[in-house]
Amino acid sequence: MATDVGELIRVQALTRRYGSRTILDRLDLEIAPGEFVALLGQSGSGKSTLLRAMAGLDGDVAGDGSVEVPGQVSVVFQDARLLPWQRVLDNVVLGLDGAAERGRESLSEVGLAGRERAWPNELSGGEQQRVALARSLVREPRLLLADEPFGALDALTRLKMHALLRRLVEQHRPAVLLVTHDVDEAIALADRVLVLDHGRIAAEQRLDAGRDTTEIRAALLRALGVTGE
Ligand SMILES: Nc1ncnc2c1ncn2[C@@H]1O[C@H](COP(=O)(O)OP(=O)(O)OP(=O)(O)O)[C@@H](O)[C@H]1O
Repeated sequence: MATDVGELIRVQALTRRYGSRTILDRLDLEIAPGEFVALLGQSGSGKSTLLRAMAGLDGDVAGDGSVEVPGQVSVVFQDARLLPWQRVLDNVVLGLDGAAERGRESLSEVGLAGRERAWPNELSGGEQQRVALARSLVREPRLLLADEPFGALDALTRLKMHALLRRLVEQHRPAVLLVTHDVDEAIALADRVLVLDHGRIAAEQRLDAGRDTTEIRAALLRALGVTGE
């Protein structure tokens, strides 16, 4: 696929420190338009730190480097973070003027047509995550950042959400950076899987058609320090 270099999402020499600890160490990362990238890494390796930096949500954390995203960025977290005093539709279109119709369409896309006037606490955890996805996608982001978005869901709901996310991404074509602990989730969803270690991208696997996912899985587990087979 020919890529217009001007449209790349580009992270360059990104460094983030907490006190004397360097969490991200001159990290470089490029994501092509519409590319789905999954990010693995041991607990504490800095995945959320990277995601927050890319979302512009890292406040006054020390560091330098640059993040370029040509366009809108949306973020989904492990918890849906809906406003409990706003109905579902109002949560989706919050801050967008005259977007009620688009909000309804988005809710329908995530399977929640008819629930527009429900309150968040009337929805299950999985349904609340669907609302969070609708809220993100109604803004037509160039980049969707997702930090363990299915981490709190049961296994069956998780699989359903994988199918939904795949469909939504095909329709809306945002680039995606998905942080996950789950190697199989990464392999199931991504075009490319990265492993973060010692503040850098330590390994990379492309899920090209025809590649044996058993080998990819083994390589990713090795990069994560999981051995013993
Ligand atoms: N506000 C903060 N102040 C000090 N240290 C922090 C802060 N936020 C994160 N850290 C530290 O930075 C390191 C990276 O944290 P981060 O949350 O990015 O890791 P992670 O890879 O997302 O971990 P997990 O998979 O467990 O969610 C951790 O050691 C964490 O303790």
